Amino acid sequence: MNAIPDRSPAIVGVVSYRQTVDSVGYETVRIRYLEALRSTARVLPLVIPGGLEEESLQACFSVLNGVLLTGAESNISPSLYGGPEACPETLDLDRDRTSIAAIKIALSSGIPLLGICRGLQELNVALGGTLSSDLSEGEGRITHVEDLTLPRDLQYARSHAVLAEGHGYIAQCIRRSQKKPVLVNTLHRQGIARLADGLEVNARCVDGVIEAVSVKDAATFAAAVQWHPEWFHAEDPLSVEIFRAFGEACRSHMIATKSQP
Ligand SMILES: N[C@@H](CCC(=O)NCCCC(=O)O)C(=O)O
Repeated sequence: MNAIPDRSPAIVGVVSYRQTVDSVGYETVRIRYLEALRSTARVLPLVIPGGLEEESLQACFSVLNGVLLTGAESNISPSLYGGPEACPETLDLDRDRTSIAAIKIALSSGIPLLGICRGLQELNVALGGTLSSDLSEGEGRITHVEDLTLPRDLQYARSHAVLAEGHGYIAQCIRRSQKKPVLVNTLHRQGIARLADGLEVNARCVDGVIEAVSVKDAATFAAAVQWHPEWFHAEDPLSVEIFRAFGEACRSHMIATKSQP
């Protein structure tokens, strides 16, 4: 048996996304996600660049105890779920490829997974679900997109209620946070249209939009939210619950795998 140093942190892979600034390409992760992992989940983030080939991604997974799929402004390619064609500038095919492969590896090997915003949409698509390319087209919908004319902290301000549903990981976090109503922020145009068979709803917006899901019968924490808990990861009770529960699952995975003969 290998000895585990007491203080060795669980390692969480964070899939980055493509950005072009002044004609130069970058693979980006917003610092807020990394801070939420380090200080609230108490794990060590390791950035995984989009576009990795399968073999390299598998090599990353040999050291990972969890995966975080962040939000990103780009949209998932509709070709992955049979949606209408989209303008190529709105897509990030490398991120799609890496995230979807990472989800499949994580779920098949019992590695904890947390998806946020685009990450929730990726989880649904990876398991065979579909997306609405513009939620505002649905009847009775409230606004889910951010107002880009506002300062950034107001764009991320809490704006609508969510209602817990079922018994999945995020539904449990919502009930433990004991806040009523539970208000979340909202910065997305797209969302789940047809839920993948392998997922269950954990929370909905008052207008019916699916706001949180978890993987049915998963061996460990495998869940996603459409809102942005990383923005208030240190002080909002629900955000703290989500990142702590994810961090605990990653540490349990590390202990279980390191103590294997
Ligand atoms: N393009 C998709 C996904 C939106 C999303 O993930 N936004 C996050 C913005 C950046 C961040 O805070 O991480 C949609 O419009 O639904």
